[in-house]
Amino acid sequence: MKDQLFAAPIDQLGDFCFDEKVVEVFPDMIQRSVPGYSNILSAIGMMTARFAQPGSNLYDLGCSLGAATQMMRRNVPHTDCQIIGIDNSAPMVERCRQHLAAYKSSVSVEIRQDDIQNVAIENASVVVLNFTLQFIEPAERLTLLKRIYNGLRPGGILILSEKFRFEDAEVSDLLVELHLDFKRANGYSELEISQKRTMLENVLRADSIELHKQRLQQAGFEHIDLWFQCFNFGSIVAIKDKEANA
Ligand SMILES: C[S@@+](CC[C@H](N)C(=O)[O-])C[C@H]1O[C@@H](n2cnc3c(N)ncnc32)[C@H](O)[C@@H]1O
Ligand SMILES: O=C(O)C(=O)C[C@]1(C(=O)O)C=C[C@@H](O)C=C1
Repeated sequence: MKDQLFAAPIDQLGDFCFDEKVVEVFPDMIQRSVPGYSNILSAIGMMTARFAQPGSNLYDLGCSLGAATQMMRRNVPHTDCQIIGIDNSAPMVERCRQHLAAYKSSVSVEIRQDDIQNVAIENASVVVLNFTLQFIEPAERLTLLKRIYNGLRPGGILILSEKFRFEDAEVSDLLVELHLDFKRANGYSELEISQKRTMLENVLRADSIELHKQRLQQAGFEHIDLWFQCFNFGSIVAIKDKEANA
């Protein structure tokens, strides 16, 4: 269904949240709002094929409707892996389970409704945070990344996709404007763009690429770099060294 949630004037612009209305239009919303979204999903599949270890867990943290979960399920080369998708939005989880049940697979998938800050991460070889960390309280982000690092097997990977902030005002203005052009080209009106922007202000707090890299290093990751960027959106890989203590 087409995202028209912000098309009419809204009296009181509250905070954006992942409620039933958003769930209904989410695939269209994210595709038309995030430049490079499909490329990132394809690459999550490719990286799963390379990094999934036999008998390990694969996590999709903030799985929404399971787009990344499905890519992982399609590409995981070992049937004894367990895929775990977690989201704290009840309507997302309900719809996600329906979507996944529509396809048969020999790999087991479990979708849990929980806060990703509370769930145990263990025996993992692939962890995905696809546009989710940006919604976590900034002061809590390092703790979560440390738990991910500790839950990964040596040689395991975290794929972290985010909206980024840029320190240089000139560059920031350019990349934000290009993102707005992308939304306009995808049919969003100025009103839709500005109302959603206001509603996201207190909820989505973007960090710079530099801050993300520093934080991942602090969390313990030995190998870190940006592998994709389109305007102010992108994705980082963080790998636990093969020789790291398990
Ligand atoms: C932008 S969406 C993620 C998109 C999805 N990963 C994909 O690839 O299509 C962010 C998701 O994170 C979830 N989320 C935000 N904070 C969370 C938390 N603390 N625990 C679990 N899920 C959370 C939201 O409910 C939402 O579904
Ligand atoms: O629309 C925007 O400007 C966004 O920031 C896109 C964004 C995201 O990055 O998560 C925000 C909320 C929706 O979940 C879909 C996409």
